[in-house]
Amino acid sequence: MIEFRSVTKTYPDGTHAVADFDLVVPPHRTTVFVGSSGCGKTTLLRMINRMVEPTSGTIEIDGESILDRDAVRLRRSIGYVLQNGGLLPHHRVIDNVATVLRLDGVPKREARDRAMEVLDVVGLDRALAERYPSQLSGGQQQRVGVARALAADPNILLMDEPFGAVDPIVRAELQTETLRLQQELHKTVVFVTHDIDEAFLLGDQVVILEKCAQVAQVGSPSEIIENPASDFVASFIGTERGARALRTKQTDRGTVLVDTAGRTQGVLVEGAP
Ligand SMILES: Nc1ncnc2c1ncn2[C@@H]1O[C@H](COP(=O)(O)OP(=O)(O)OP(=O)(O)O)[C@@H](O)[C@H]1O
Repeated sequence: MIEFRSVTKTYPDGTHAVADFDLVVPPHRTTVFVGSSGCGKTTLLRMINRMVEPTSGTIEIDGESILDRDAVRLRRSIGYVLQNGGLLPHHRVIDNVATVLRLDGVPKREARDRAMEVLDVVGLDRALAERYPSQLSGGQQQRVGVARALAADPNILLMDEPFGAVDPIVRAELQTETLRLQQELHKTVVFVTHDIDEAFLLGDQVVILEKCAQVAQVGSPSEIIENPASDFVASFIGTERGARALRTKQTDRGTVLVDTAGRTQGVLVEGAP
């Protein structure tokens, strides 16, 4: 469990990025921070692994303040996936993945063997292991980024807009892959996005943020869609625009669900579990 208590962050130039933020991030679940550009999502994420230090307040992991932990060790014990993969361009795929293990003192041979296994986990062909990042597609690079973050088998995985730079089809593939991985691995995932659909797809807990990381609403996707806490939330998630409004329509074959533009979105299955 990760717990933020009255956390604030003011950068040295006086920018208030986070004001008085409280949140419990439950273990083995995916929590998504979603909000507009500049609302403080990345700052929140980076405070968890001490890439950014809070100005005040505390962050605890399993009841222990992260300030009592060695910053470098803490950072290495937490997986971190960046938007552009953040891979080392002059290192082969396999060495990019094995780096964290080598830093942890795992012998080279063993680190490479384990890195190969992680490539399997994220669905990357082992044949790509000897390539350099520039010889991979954007989607493959992102998978290597995820593999690298998972290599040391961390309990916590931080993902900062990891699929922001890939095209919509690859993005959908990577989202599905993330759901599959999470069903298998049960990590505590904290995921940042500005895409509400991605947040609802991946999040067990979704945190909608306004400026200075003010929490507009926290809840499961269904709680938020069924009961938006404010006009801001309703507008952000699209209920106001009717983007999530569906109505039923009778056809010869049964009942279908139709969106506001009249497009059929699905078939209503009576009595399904
Ligand atoms: N190192 C820094 N120095 C000064 N201000 C910063 C620094 N990093 C971020 N900020 C500012 O803090 C605020 C929050 O930034 P942050 O990157 O956390 O937001 P974000 O929600 O992740 O944005 P985006 O979606 O655009 O990545 C913004 O106003 C930003 O300009």
